[in-house]
Amino acid sequence: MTTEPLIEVHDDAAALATAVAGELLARLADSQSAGRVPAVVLTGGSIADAVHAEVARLGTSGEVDWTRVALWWGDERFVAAGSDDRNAGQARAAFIDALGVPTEHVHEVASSDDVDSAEEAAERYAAALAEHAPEGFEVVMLGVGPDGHVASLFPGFDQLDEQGRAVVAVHDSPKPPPDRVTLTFPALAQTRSTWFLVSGEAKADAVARALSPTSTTPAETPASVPRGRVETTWFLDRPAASRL
Ligand SMILES: O=C(O)[C@H](O)[C@@H](O)[C@H](O)[C@H](O)COP(=O)(O)O
Repeated sequence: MTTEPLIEVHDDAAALATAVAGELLARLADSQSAGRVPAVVLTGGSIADAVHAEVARLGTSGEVDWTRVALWWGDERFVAAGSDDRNAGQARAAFIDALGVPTEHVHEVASSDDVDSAEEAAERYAAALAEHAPEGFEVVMLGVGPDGHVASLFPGFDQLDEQGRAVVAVHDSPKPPPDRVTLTFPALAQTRSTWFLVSGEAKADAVARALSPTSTTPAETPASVPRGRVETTWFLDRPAASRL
């Protein structure tokens, strides 16, 4: 089942972040009530930062049992473990450590301190996914670049065509840093919900293209591809929605 995308427009990035954090907490609580340990795929970037700060602020209410949540990343920058560029470091500092998600449920991509290449990090991550998330995810969150990229799936790159592997390496990324590890489209599709988080006028064209898939191609606008099995929602602020 691939449902049509829903669109939720908020006044600004702050309102968007509060709304997404609130919906995430409600979803995690519902999933736990149904007996699941929800697996969430986090994204990197500035809007993710704002969402994480709101998760930290709202997440102490007791609604969610943080010992029964699993965290993954849609992509990671292949850099040293302590680098400020790490998406995992960003999320740890923002909310993971404060809310007490157990280390064994925080599935970070290996850093350049752990393995020799982004390829090796990708293989390890694929093995971890197969072992710990065989049923897929509750929610996949994705930021979108002005060029229409999601995770580290960039326009025109070969990784867009990957059908077999769940995780691959990326080199020469147009967004720095150049070496990255990303989930592929088939892996991103293993989710109940896909939530796009997009803020700012610079993304307005990419959003308009992605939401009009007959006028673009996956190679031009990777963000036009991901869909949740049950739900796909675009959380936008007004500037990002301005060309819809
Ligand atoms: O690691 C990364 O760089 C990302 O995961 C990337 O896909 C990001 O989510 C978008 O580029 C949006 O980032 P902004 O919100 O900063 O524009």
